[in-house]
Amino acid sequence: MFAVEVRDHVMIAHSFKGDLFGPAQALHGATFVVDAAFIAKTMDENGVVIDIGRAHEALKEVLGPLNYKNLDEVPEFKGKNTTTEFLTKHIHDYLAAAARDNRLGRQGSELDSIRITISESHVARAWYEASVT
Ligand SMILES: Nc1nc2c(c(=O)[nH]1)N=C([C@H](O)[C@H](O)COP(=O)(O)OP(=O)(O)OP(=O)(O)O)CN2
Repeated sequence: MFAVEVRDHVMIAHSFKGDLFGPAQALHGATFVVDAAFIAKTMDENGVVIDIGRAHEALKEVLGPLNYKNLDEVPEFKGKNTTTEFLTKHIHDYLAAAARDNRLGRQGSELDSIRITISESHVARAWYEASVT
């Protein structure tokens, strides 16, 4: 498999419901480093998996509406714990839809999968990988 990975970051605040989360039940902030890997069995006729510029733009598009937000107040996330895992899937679903709509400079059907990795601190990260279709 070939892969191209682009990176951005997002600054958010949120709180969690559930005793599991201990002190993180209170409102707290985080800066998440987000890596989006576009994975394909083949390169295209230009010798690329995907155009890095378009991939980076798409990542910025999905992170933009979350930046500097309290995720507890984002209507789409109402009633959800916006954990690192949850956010990996949110970002994946947006980028997979963009790929299916051929907005990333390559037919979505030519990509195998997209993997989103979020590093939530220097000690922990989570990822979600799934096909584009
Ligand atoms: N599986 C997950 N576990 C936790 C997440 C998460 O997104 N996925 N998030 C948090 C908190 O948001 C925060 O990142 C860490 O909070 P904290 O209470 O400091 O977390 P720890 O469990 O790592 O550490 P302790 O200090 O030992 O409680 C928490 N968990």
